[in-house]
Amino acid sequence: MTGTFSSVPIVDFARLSDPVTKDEELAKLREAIFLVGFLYLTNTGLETLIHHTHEALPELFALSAEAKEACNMINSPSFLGYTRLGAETTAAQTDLREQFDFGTPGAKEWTEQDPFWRRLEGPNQYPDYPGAQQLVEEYITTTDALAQTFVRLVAESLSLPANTFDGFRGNMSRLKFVKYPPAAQNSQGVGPHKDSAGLFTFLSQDNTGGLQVLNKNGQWIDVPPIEGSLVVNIQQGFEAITGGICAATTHRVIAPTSKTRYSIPFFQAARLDLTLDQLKESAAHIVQRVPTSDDQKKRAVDVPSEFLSPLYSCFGEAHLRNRIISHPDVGRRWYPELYAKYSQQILK
Ligand SMILES: O=C(O)CCC(=O)C(=O)O
Ligand SMILES: [Fe+2]
Repeated sequence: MTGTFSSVPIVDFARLSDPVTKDEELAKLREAIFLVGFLYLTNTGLETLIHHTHEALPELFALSAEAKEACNMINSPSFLGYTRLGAETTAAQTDLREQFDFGTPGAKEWTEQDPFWRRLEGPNQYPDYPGAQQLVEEYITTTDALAQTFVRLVAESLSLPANTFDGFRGNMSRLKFVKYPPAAQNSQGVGPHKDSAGLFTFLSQDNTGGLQVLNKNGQWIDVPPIEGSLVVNIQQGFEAITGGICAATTHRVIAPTSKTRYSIPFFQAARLDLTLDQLKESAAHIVQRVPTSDDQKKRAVDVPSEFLSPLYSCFGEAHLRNRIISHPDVGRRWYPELYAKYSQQILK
């Protein structure tokens, strides 16, 4: 194993599911998890659903401004709904994209008796587009099932029992439909970031390109589209749960210049109520049981992550802070005191 990577590896889900090829493919998965934090997952069986969903996106985004504004995220304390171009911030710069955010349906209604961060889970706002709700629900259900199987395979690839991470799963995963319009060369589609609260992200990109990941030498590596694949990456939630031995990787999207780019990221949820103490205890346990090189163990000691910051009481609060900073208009409307507090804090 070398120190860093110059391309994103491909892992074949069908081979992971076949007893004859499973061990060979698990070894590839393990290397991708440790070395890159990103991989292409091919042959997932979701190709048709992904294709149909991409087909719907141009029309969905072509709805009138009024129709889109009717489900604006500003209406939602759960940060669900439509975000127009220029209303989102990453790495202190405005992103050039518009998007719809959805969550796993069925969230329990928040009341004053619940912890404040529980309000992150709430009802969807669907655009007035035929079949939108059905499409979103099918996409979320299907991808959630794949994600669950995938996390078990990751555990096995780390020589852990398959159910090791089952107890860390959260209630509401998030799905986004994203549109990046053409822009001047080298514009920020979305700025450098790590995905936040969840376990893994499963991203379907169209054939435009523009996604890049940062390697340990500080080079941006292209993640060119592979038809039908999902680009899977580690989120900061999973990084924290594994004590940093499975690290989240920084990535960004360079805005397209001559055509519109569409993408569909799905963020698998982690438990919001996990406290820092519980997290440290379980992470220490996991780190101890995963056979890794000394170098990887060293990384495990010191993880710079919002989700390991003593500033936040639990995962839920760290995630809420992340949403408030990314969507400041929504944050100011629903959480004015928290907005004032979090926007002052500098994360180390
Ligand atoms: O659109 C993409 O390809 C990636 C988007 C992304 O990284 C994100 O929304 O977290
Ligand atoms: Fe991301």
